[in-house]
Amino acid sequence: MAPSHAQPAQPVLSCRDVEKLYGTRDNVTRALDGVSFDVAAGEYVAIMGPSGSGKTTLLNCVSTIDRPTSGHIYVDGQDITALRPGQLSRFRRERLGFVFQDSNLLDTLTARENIALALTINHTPAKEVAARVGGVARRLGVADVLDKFPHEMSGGQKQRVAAARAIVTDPSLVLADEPTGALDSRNSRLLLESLEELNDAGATIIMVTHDSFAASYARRALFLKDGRVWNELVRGTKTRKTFFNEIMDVVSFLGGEGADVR
Ligand SMILES: Nc1ncnc2c1ncn2[C@@H]1O[C@H](COP(=O)(O)OP(=O)(O)OP(=O)(O)O)[C@@H](O)[C@H]1O
Repeated sequence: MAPSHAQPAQPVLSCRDVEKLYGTRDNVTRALDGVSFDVAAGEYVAIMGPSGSGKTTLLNCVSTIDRPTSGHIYVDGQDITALRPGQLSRFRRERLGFVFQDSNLLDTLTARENIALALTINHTPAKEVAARVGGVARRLGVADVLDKFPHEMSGGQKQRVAAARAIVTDPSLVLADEPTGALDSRNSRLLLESLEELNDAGATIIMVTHDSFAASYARRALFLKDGRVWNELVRGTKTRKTFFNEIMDVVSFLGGEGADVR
C-alpha cells in the first residue's frame, strides 16, 4: 500500500503558553497563565469561566486588540503576536469576524451598508458585494430589514445583522463576545440557532459566554479558571440538553468554590 502523506489539518487557531500580565512589578495580575489550546477549522468553541478568569483578556489577545506578555498565538499558521501595528487592522478585517454583546452597528448606515462595510473597504466589486450581502442576510433571516437603520430594528435583528456583518468576508475565525448578553430569551435562541447554522455551513466560531444555555450550542466548551484552561467538555454525539446539563455541573462546581458564575 502506498504510504499516506496526509498531514493533520493545520488548526485555524493555536494558542501556545499564552501569558498576560497586567500592572507593575509590585502589583501584578496574571490574567492569563500559560494558556494553550487549538481550534480546528469548522469547530464551534465556547469559552466559559468565572468572572476574572481571563476570558475577555484571551479574546482580546486572539483578536489582536491586546498583546500577550509571552507565548504565541497562530491564526492559519501565522504568528499574530508578531504582527506589526500597521498590519493589525488588515489582519482583523480580512481574517476575523466580530459579534459583540452590543451589536456595534454604525447608526448612520443601513443594515445593508453595515454588512457591506468591510467588503467596501477591501474594494470588492459592487456586484459581488450585493450578492454576498444578500446571501448572508437570507441565511440570518434579516433580508427584510436591509434598508433599515439600526434605530429602526429590534435588538434581535441588530444582533443578526451584526452576525451577517461578521461572516460576510468569509473570515477564518468568528469571535463572539457574550453575543446573547443583551437579548431576551426568544432572540437569544434565534441568534444561537443562526450561529449554529453558520457553524454547520463551515464557519469556525469562538464564543465567550457566561451563559450555559448559549454554551450548549457550541461543540466544545473550554473553562478558564485563574487564567488557565481548567477543564474542557466536548458535545460529541450528545444532545444539546445533555451537554447543557454537563456544562451546568462544571459551572456549579466552579461556583461552589465561591466564584461568581452567572
Ligand atoms: N487593564 C487591566 N489592568 C489590570 N488588570 C486587568 C486589566 N484587565 C483585566 N485585568 C484583570 O485580569 C483578570 C482577568 O480579567 P478578564 O476581564 O479577562 O476576566 P473575565 O473572565 O473576562 O471576567 P468577566 O467575566 O467578569 O468579564 C482579572 O483579575 C482582571 O481584574
